[in-house]
Amino acid sequence: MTIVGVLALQGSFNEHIAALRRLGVKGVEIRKPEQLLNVASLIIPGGESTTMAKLAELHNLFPALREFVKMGKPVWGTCAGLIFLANKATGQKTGGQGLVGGLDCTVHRNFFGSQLQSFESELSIPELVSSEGGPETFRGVFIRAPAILDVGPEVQVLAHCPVSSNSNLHSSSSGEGKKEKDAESKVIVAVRQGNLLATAFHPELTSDNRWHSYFLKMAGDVEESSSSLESIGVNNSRFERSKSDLPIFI
Ligand SMILES: NC(=O)CC[C@H](N)C(=O)O
Repeated sequence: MTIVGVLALQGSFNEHIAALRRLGVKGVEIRKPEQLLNVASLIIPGGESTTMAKLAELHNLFPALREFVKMGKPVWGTCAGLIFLANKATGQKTGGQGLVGGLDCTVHRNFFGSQLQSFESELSIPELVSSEGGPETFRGVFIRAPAILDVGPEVQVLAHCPVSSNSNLHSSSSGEGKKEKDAESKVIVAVRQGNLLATAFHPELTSDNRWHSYFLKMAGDVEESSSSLESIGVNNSRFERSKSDLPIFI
């Protein structure tokens, strides 16, 4: 049985493990450096990246995580996990925070505002659309989410999210960044660089398994033939939730 490591310091690791289980894959909780030796791929969940970084330091996990990434092992970061993987983060708390790095991009923490500005959006993600049909979009759940401000040449952009140009987003960034954002009226919210995958939103909080399947396929854990929509458990069920149902990661 395929085993995927899920960093389990804080945040939505249980939800990732449940999503993997739905695909017949075992997710194991990773809390210590030596546990990384037992897994071939890793998910870094959403949560609160400053807290997660403090816990990672406490458990002396950073060197092992950086080594894992350097070895080219598949790693997927969601939300706070994306921040962990980025080479550069802005909007950090005073004193900054430890990053694993490896993903050639600049990420802006809390780009969309506070917990109250959390939202859901139908995202167009061509990589997830199957030739066999199925949903054209993916429902992105953004909770105090970051956005990716720029990417290096090796980085493939998988999804953008529209932003309204008159909104108060990105308030802590430089005026220049804001101008750029206004001009584009969309920001990058999902990327891939080789074996690194990052999403600013939370696929593990939906019943749509396509991102998990995509990661497993990328990690070579799922045969191409078993990735048809039926076998990967894609369903069209949409979920509705109120903002008060959203997990609080701050
Ligand atoms: N949903 C999330 O993972 C939120 C990330 C959080 N805003 C942070 O900066 O760490």
